[in-house]
Amino acid sequence: MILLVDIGNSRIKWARLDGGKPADVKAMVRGKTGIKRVLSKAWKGLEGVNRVVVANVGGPKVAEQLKEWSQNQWQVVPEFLTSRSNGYGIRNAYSKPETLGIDRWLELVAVRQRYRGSAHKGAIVIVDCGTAITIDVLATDGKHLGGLIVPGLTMMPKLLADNTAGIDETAETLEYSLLASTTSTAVNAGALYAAIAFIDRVSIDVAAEVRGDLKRVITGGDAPRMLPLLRDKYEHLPDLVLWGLARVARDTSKVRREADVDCATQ
Ligand SMILES: Nc1ncnc2c1ncn2[C@@H]1O[C@H](COP(=O)(O)OP(=O)(O)O)[C@@H](O)[C@H]1O
Ligand SMILES: CC(C)(COP(=O)(O)O)[C@@H](O)C(=O)NCCC(=O)O
Ligand SMILES: [K+]
Repeated sequence: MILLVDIGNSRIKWARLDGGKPADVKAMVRGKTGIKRVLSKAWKGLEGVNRVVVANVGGPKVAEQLKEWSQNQWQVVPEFLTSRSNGYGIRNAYSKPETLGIDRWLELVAVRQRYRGSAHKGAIVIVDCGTAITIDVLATDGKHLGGLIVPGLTMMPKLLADNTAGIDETAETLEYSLLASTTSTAVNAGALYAAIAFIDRVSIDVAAEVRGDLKRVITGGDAPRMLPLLRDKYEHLPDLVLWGLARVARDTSKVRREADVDCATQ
C-alpha cells in the first residue's frame, strides 16, 4: 500500500493511494514539535505499507521523526517531495523553486490535472485556508503567476494573545459579530474579516489583472468556515495536497517499476 502524507503546521492528513487517487482520507492535529506519539496513535494499525510519499512543510525535525517512525514500523524510508521549477504541466513562478511550499506546488499539480483539457480556459485562483492562508494563481497555460501568504484564522487570535497584555487565548468561542462587544468575539470577527477581505480583494485585483474568466477553488481546514462568507463562488476541493501527492506518487511508482525492471534485467 502506498501512503500519501500531507504534514502541515497544524495537522497531518494522510490517505491510501488507490487507482491513482487518495482514498480513506484522515487527519489528526499534530504537536508543535513531537509527532511520533500522534503517528503511533493514528497509524499503529496500518499494514502492508511499502511506500510513504510525503509533502512536509513542518520543517526538518518533523521530517526526521517521520523517517525514524516509518523505518521502525514499516522498514520504509519516506520520500519527501520538493517543489520544482517545472513539472506536471506547471512552471513555478519562484526563481528559487524549491522555496515554494511543497503544499502549494502540489495544489498547483492537482488543479492543473483537474482542469487541463476542461471547458475552463481562464486562470485559476487557489486559496488554501490552513495554519497560514495562501493564494496562488495558475494561468491557463500552466504558468504559476505567483501568490500571497497571510496568517490563518487560528493564528491571528493567537498572535494577539501572545503579543498583547489585554487579550488572552480566545479559543473558547468561534462566534463573531460585525461590531463585537466582547474581546473574544471582536478578535474572532477581526480574524474572519481580515481573511475575507484579503481573499475577496485579491480575487478582484487578479480578475482585473488576468484576461478571461477566473475559476476560484478553495481548500484547507478552515475552508468550510470561509466559504459562506466569501463574495465570489468557490469550488471547495478538500485534500488538494493529497490529490497532488497521488499524481506524483503514481508517476514515480511507474518510474520506480521501470527502474526495478531495468535492474532485474541487467
Ligand atoms: N478537527 C480540527 N482540528 C484542528 N483544526 C481544525 C480542525 N478542523 C478544522 N480545523 C481548522 O483547520 C486549520 C488547519 O487546517 P489545515 O489545512 O489542516 O492546516 P495545515 O495544512 O496548515 O496543517 C486550523 O487552523 C483549524 O482552524
Ligand atoms: C505558507 C505555508 C507555511 C503554508 O503552510 P500550512 O498553512 O499549510 O501549514 C507553507 O506553504 C510554506 O512553508 N511555504 C514556504 C514559503 C513559501 O511558500 O513561499
Ligand atoms: K496546507
